[in-house]
Amino acid sequence: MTMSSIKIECVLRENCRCGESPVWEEASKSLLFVDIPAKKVCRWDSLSKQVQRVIVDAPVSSVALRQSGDYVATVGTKFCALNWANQSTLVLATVDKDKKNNRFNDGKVDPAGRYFAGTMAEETAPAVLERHQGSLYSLFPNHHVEKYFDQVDISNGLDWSLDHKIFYYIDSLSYSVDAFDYDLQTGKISNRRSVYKLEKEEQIPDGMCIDVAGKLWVACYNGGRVIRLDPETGKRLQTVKLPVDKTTSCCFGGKDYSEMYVTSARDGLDSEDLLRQPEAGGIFKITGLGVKGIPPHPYAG
Ligand SMILES: O=C(O)[C@H](O)[C@@H](O)[C@H](O)[C@H](O)CO
Ligand SMILES: [Zn+2]
Repeated sequence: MTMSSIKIECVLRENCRCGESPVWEEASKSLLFVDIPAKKVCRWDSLSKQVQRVIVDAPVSSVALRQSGDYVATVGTKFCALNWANQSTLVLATVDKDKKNNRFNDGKVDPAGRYFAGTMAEETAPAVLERHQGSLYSLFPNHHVEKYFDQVDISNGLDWSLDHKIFYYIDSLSYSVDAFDYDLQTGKISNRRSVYKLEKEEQIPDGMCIDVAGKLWVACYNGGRVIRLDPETGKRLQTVKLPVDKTTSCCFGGKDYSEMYVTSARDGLDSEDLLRQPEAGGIFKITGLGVKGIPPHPYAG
């Protein structure tokens, strides 16, 4: 038996309406994340505990590091460069031009520096939206946009296997974690299959990340938990419950990527729910998991 002393702490009560896209930036020992409907990108300094916030002009659904410094983000239906010091964005590419009610949702950079992100119809309430309106895209380092497939409901969590040969992907309303064969050289995906179907109490699969053992961590929206999955056996290995129901995404960070950070949401909770979970919309840190993560890949363009 290994010693396990899991500790969960709300490190920042940000009251996010929909916190998402946690990303550890080692250079600044900070956690970046977004609050989608608040149109806000935040950077929480883990040493000073101070937060900096940049407001953009449309819902911002993901943020990522950039090789040349600064960040990239998905804003509305645009892939943008984000200049932190100037608090300004520059459009790199636009998608879904024929779908005025769409916006980007979750995004992450692949091991070759391509920025993957999918879209969805804007929600009228959490998980209430016109279905099959989304698509999955990636922004190549030369700013070319590749479209992979359409008919997506809520494009969400994504990550790559440690050998870069598999792309993992979640369309939330399929209640499934899927895998594709991945060609890192070309950025092409093929052979979609399901590696895990969520159980009823696990609710809606949302953001996801991989650990150094190649296992997947999935934040369960409305499930108040993150679950650890073995994509090879299709089995759930672990459940870690959090003190808020709307857990939205997770990433590893901190010393040697040994801590897990989890974002959460307040939207969709009524006043009674909020009394029972006052930290809803906060950022949580989980320590003592006994497994580490891997550094995020920066966008190469
Ligand atoms: O953050 C996201 O991925 C979506 O934008 C959110 O709105 C919720 O997670 C979704 O409603 C859950 O299904
Ligand atoms: Zn999400």
